[in-house]
Order: sequence, then structure tokens, then C-alpha cells
Amino acid sequence: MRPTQDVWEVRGMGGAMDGATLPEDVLRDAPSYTPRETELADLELMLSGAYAPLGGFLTRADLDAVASRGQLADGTPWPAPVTLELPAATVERLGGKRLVVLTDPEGAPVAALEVTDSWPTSQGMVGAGGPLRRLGDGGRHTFARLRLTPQEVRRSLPAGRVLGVVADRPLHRPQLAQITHAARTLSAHVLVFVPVHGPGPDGLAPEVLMRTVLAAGDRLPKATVVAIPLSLRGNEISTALRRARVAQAYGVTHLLSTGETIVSGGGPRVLVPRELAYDKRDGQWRSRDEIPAGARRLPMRQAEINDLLERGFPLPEWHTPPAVAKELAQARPPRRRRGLVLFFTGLSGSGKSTVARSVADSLRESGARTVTLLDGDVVRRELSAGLSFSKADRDLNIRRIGWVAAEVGRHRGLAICCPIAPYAQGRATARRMAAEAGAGFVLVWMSTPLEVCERRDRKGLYARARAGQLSGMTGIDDPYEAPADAELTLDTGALTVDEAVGRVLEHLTDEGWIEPA
Ligand SMILES: Nc1ncnc2c1ncn2[C@@H]1O[C@H](COP(=O)(O)OS(=O)(=O)O)[C@@H](OP(=O)(O)O)[C@H]1O
Ligand SMILES: Nc1ncnc2c1ncn2[C@@H]1O[C@H](COP(=O)(O)OP(=O)(O)O)[C@@H](O)[C@H]1O
Repeated sequence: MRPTQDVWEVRGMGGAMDGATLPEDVLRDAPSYTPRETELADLELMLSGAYAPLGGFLTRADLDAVASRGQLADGTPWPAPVTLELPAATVERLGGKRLVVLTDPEGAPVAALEVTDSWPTSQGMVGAGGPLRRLGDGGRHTFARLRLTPQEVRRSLPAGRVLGVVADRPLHRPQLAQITHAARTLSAHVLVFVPVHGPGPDGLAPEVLMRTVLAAGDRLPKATVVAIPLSLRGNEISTALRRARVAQAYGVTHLLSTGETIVSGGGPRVLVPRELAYDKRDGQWRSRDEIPAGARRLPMRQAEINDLLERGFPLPEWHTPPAVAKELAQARPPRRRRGLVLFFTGLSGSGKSTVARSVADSLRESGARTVTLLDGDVVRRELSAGLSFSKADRDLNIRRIGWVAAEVGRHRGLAICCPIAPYAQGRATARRMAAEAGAGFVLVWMSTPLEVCERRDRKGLYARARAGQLSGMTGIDDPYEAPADAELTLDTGALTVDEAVGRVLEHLTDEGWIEPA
């Protein structure tokens, strides 16, 4: 595999919309906005030429034409919607030039959009279509040297057929055998696309996925690896269509299908790989039908791979090249060495802090992980000072806690959180952030009934709420959405503190998050 050192020297994406010649004062007057991650990914694909001939976000007329005829309004064939939403307030502030500066999450300008069409979509948002112009240098990225433009790749490709593969999962031996077989049959050069926009279907961070693909490099025929901000989104057909389109822009003549949906949208020919199995007689991967049942080993399912990794067993060599297995083992250590977010939720007075503190003490004693205790009251003082108990502020509070906890988890520590976290969506966000950081997430619901919490009323808040001196008290006149996804449910009205702590530690031990005491 060739990470194409020669090609990445000539970065500078030379797209049709290049030429940041917009006068400074025009840009200074334009409002700026950071699009959502998926929109930024589309933006990058447009600027690099991977979505050629698309030169901007679709207008309503384009969207109608795409839905009805698979074309843009001007008749150019185009398979799937590529849209941007702006806050209505931003659109209202557009000047005469109707320009908005789109920035990356750090606020660096990426492109200027000339809004030629806008229409209301949802909740204060407006769909915005129009042509784009690049601003800035595209920013810095992990594995930037592999973020090659279609032009750069096409220049470096040998003449003849090009087999495209979208590696959104690590390449184990069966996939490597499929690619090798297809490449040999077609006498094609291999072009591996590694989606680097957000976690892949297995939840691996893009840089981890890239490392596993590069680690498989010496098992592939001559190949070029490209990092592209393609993501799984929309429905499967739209993802497949966009992939085919991007592959075509990069010069792919044949695309090896990796999903269930087989569509090419008039782009490269899509190849459906043969189902392979491992032949125990000679250690080769071949068509499963060619191997007698007794000598056949089917590829491991994702759940089996995850299970081995979680329990700290090496992936077997018959299935996974050792270099790939090493990367995966490093990125996905067994649970006892992985970061963990232990998230308590429940009414005020349900026992969250009391139990969480005791669990924290116990785990500090073992020393297996560093422990950060994000106690509700402490967080409200240190991290969320000034926030109220409105729904929006509670959501923001939980988001902050979830973010900090995920960072602790990313560094393999243990974050123990004990806010009320009354809304399912906020808790789900915290869970997602932990997963994206490669950490575990254990939700403990303190289901202690309101009567018990109210009887305890350590801070006198319930009494004040009942007396009408405090409004928006959770459980009294503010909602608490009982979790349906708790890993553990504890009613401290029926358990002593020690028993509750014991249940938590027992759960963590049983599930492999901590070593037995
Ligand atoms: N209106 C209202 N509703 C609920 N709780 C209130 C309210 N006002 C103040 N408090 C005190 O704030 C603590 C809850 O803060 P949290 O950050 O955990 O709440 S939330 O998750 O953002 O909903 C909570 O602490 P705990 O008793 O430790 O849960 C209360 O002491
Ligand atoms: N089994 C139990 N588990 C936890 N707390 C209990 C238990 N029994 C009584 N308590 C008391 O209930 C109160 C719970 O308060 P706290 O832990 O601050 O709850 P929260 O953090 O959910 O508001 C404490 O005063 C604690 O001593």
C-alpha cells in the first residue's frame, strides 16, 4: 500500500470554486456560521471537487429536481440531496450580497456561501442554497497528508481500471481476500477510501480506523489510501449514491460493495463480493461453497470481535492480521482498562451523591483508574455557575457534564457523575459522547420514590416547593423522565447505603469494568 507521499506534497485543493478573491470588507460585513458536522463534511467534499460538478448547496428547485428526476434544476445529473440549514436570525442579517461565511468548529472561515434561495425548514432554521467559494486553506486535520483531492489522486493513478473500496470498518482477512481477488480479476489498482467524518459503524474514531487500514497495507495489492469526510447518514440509498458519486470523481471504475444496498447511480460498476470462508485445510480464504462444511470457518461477526476485544483476548490470526489486531487491541482495550463514565440519575434526595461518593472512595482505594467525581452541586458551582433550572439550562448542564466525563473517559479515567439529569435526551447525549470517546457508559437510576426523597428533604427544597416558594422543582412541578435504558436501578428507600454501593461495585465487577476485589 502506498500512502502516496509524492502526491500529498501538492495539496492546495484546486477546485473550480477556488480563488478567495472576495474583498475583505464584503467578508467582514457578512454574518458567519458554523454548520453542523455533516454539513461541514459535505462542504469539504464540494470544495475538494469530490462532489463535482456540484458547486454549492442545493436550492429548492434543485431538491425538487433531484427527488423527481435525479437531476439538478439545470438538468445536470445529481443523485442525492446536499443541503445546509442556517439559523433564521443569520439569514435575516444577510446584507445585499447575501453572503454568509461558513466556519469550522474553531471559527476559522472555510467558505463563503452566496444565499440565492432560502426557505423555512424547522424550529427557527432556514434551508439555504447557493454557490460556494473557498476561503482559507482548508484547516488542519489528522492524517491531513491522506486527505487527497480527486485531482491529486487521479494524477497519481496508473492507467487502467481502478477498484474503489470504502473501508468504513477495519479490514480483516476476509475483506482483504475479497479486495485482492477483485483487484486481480480486474487487473485494477486499488483505491481505499477511509471515511474520516465522525465515528464509523463500529464506533471507532476515524484516526483509529485509518491506523487499522494502514496496518493492513502490506496485505493488499498496490493501493492508494485516501481519507474522505464521507459519513453514514440519510438513508442507505442516499449514502450509497453519494459514495458512488465520490468514487467516480476520484477515478474509480469499479466499486466493491460493502453494504447491503447496491446502487451505482450511473457511476462506477458496483461489484458484489463473493461470500468467503476460511479453509482450515490449507489456511486460504475462498468461496464458502467450495469448502466442505467440516473444514469451513465463517468470518467472525462484529459482536464476536467486540466480545474478544472487551475480554482482552487477541483477535485470532486466521481472521485478522496481527498488525490490525494490535491497533484494535490498543484502541479497544479490555473493559477493565477502558475509560468509564458512571452516570447516576434520579430525583433530588434519591441518594445519588451519597452512593456516588462512597463508590468513588472505594474505587480510589483500588487505584485502577483515576477518579473524577462530578457531583451535581459541585458542578453547578464550578462548571455551570449561573445556569438556572429551566429545561434549556438543565440540558446545557448535562451536556457540559457529559462532555467533561467523556474527556475523562477518553484518557481512560473514571468519571462519576450525579446530576438529576431529568431528561432522557440529555442522558442519551452523555452516553453518545462517552461512546465516541471510546469509553464505557453505565447509567445508574436511583429510583427512590418521591415520597422517600421528600421525607429526607435534606435541603428543605421540597418543603419550599410545596409551600409555593420554589417553582420548577423536579418531581413536584418539573418533570423527571424515568430511564428505560439504565444498566442498574436502585431504590435507596429499600436499601442501605452500603447495600446500594455494593450493588454498583458488583455490577461493575460482573460486567468486567473493574477487577474483582
Ligand atoms: N428547581 C430545582 N429542581 C431540582 N433541583 C434543584 C432545584 N433548585 C435547586 N436544586 C438543587 O440543585 C441540584 C440539582 O442540580 P442538577 O445540576 O443535578 O440538576 S439538573 O441535572 O441540571 O436538572 C439538586 O441537588 P441534589 O439534591 O444533589 O440532586 C438541588 O439541591
Ligand atoms: N440507602 C441510602 N442511600 C443513599 N442515601 C440515603 C440512604 N438512606 C438514607 N439516605 C440519606 O438520603 C440523603 C440522600 O441525599 P443525596 O445523596 O445528597 O441525594 P441526591 O444527590 O440524589 O440529591 C442523604 O442524607 C443520605 O444520608
